[in-house]
Amino acid sequence: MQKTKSHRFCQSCLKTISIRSYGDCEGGGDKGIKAKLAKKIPVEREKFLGIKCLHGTKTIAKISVNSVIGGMRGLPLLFCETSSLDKNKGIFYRGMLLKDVCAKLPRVREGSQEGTPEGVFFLLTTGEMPKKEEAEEVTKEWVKRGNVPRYCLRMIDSMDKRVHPMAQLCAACACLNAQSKFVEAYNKGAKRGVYWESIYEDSMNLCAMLPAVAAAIYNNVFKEGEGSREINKEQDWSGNYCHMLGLPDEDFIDLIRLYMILHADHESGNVSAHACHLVGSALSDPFLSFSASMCGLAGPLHGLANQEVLVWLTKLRKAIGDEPTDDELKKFIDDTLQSGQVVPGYGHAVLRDTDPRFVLQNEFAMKHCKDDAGVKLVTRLWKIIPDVLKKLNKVANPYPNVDAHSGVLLQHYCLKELNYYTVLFGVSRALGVLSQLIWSRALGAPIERPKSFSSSELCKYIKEADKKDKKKKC
Ligand SMILES: CC(=O)SCCNC(=O)CCNC(=O)[C@H](O)C(C)(C)COP(=O)(O)OP(=O)(O)OC[C@H]1O[C@@H](n2cnc3c(N)ncnc32)[C@H](O)[C@@H]1OP(=O)(O)O
Ligand SMILES: O=C([O-])CC(=O)C(=O)O
Repeated sequence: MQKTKSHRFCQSCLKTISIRSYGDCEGGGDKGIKAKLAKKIPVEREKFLGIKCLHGTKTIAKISVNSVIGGMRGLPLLFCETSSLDKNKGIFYRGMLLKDVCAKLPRVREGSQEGTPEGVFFLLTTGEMPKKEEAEEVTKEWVKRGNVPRYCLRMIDSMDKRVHPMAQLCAACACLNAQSKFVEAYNKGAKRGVYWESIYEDSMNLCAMLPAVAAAIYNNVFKEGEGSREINKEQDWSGNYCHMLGLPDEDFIDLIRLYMILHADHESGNVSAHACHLVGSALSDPFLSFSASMCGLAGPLHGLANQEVLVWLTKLRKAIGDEPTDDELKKFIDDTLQSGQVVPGYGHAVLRDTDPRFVLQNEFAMKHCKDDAGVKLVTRLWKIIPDVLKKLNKVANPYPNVDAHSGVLLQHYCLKELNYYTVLFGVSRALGVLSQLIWSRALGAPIERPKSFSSSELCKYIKEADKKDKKKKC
């Protein structure tokens, strides 16, 4: 492989490309994804190395002082194969608008109006929309791999109920690393070129086990430890999760399918995805990397905002009732802002319009429960809050994000416990961040380690820049 049509590689890249990358893709019943990955990875790896080798020193953006002290917002710094966010159109999974993903995913379950999250995992990892049998194959594989080891369940059972469900999820996922195939392979001296294979195995196992882990947390904290932990092979991933939560209503299962599809991936710069990538870049296994991701998702400016929205709506309804006037709503919003709080569920670091994930949830609500008081309120607020936020003259995006809607739908179907909501988000987010992790190892992404500096060092950079500007003007 001395050269391709467009690339001529240096010796070091050639050596990396030539490392064996086809794994043992037979057996295990999951030929679909793994075999596809084994074919795609060498091609993508060659492309990736070609970019690095031939264009690595080219500049694509300038770094401003604001970027350094402002959370790097807007800086094109990260790589992400699985999805890409357009500030107006929202998220694209593998180049496909989310709305189209929802429409095109195969309907696997009889009577279901939604595709399956298993299908989304296939799409995100392989880059191809699955055929019905391919999506079904992932479901079967996850049913097979879904039983949680006893030691992990014992640890969950030992948790004090006061430990937030998200903290429990982080702990449970971290302790699953005793199962890691990647750790085993690494300790046996596996070569970098094959890391992705065991990362893939761990990711499949973790996805498969998450419903039982998440349901055990729910049942322990809210249902005195009742509820099943058995995976039923007649159910899909979402069906099993809902049955274990004790909420087997078919419409609710469809809502959860949709929820899991919508929350799965949002490119790689958001806190949960970036945390997973960062920790994974040190070659921590997928269980630890995902646990770190969940620690990030648990923050109120990120995933926990869906809990915050419900807290806020509950206060609102208590203060001004279920059918307040527009003026009462505006005053309540103003009071929130006056007290120094943000309006949860509104605004976004990248999006500049209503989040399509909000719209898709609202469409589900209009089909299934348009008369629900919470749904009506959220739909009305969508028309009122943006104008109030615009008046602040500082909010970059005054429109609702994904978190503004999910809670009222969950309430409608009797999943009432607000501080559990981010766990649902986390189960879904696994699909995206673990797909990303497989690709990070497949492409040999290096350890992440940006340079940092103190404020006095930053001032030196600023002086240098000022000097250069003066010279230019002269
Ligand atoms: C799945 C997700 O993670 S989606 C996001 C979930 N989070 C929320 O819904 C929490 C509410 N929203 C927010 O706090 C913010 O909009 C964020 C964190 C999502 C984005 O933050 P940023 O990129 O800094 O937003 P932006 O550039 O618009 O911030 C500018 C100012 O507007 C304020 N602002 C932004 N959104 C809001 C809001 N919803 N309510 C009130 N003020 C807001 C910011 O606090 C900031 O104020 P400051 O200059 O006094 O510090
Ligand atoms: O993209 C972001 O920063 C936050 C978000 O909406 C997500 O992670 O789903």
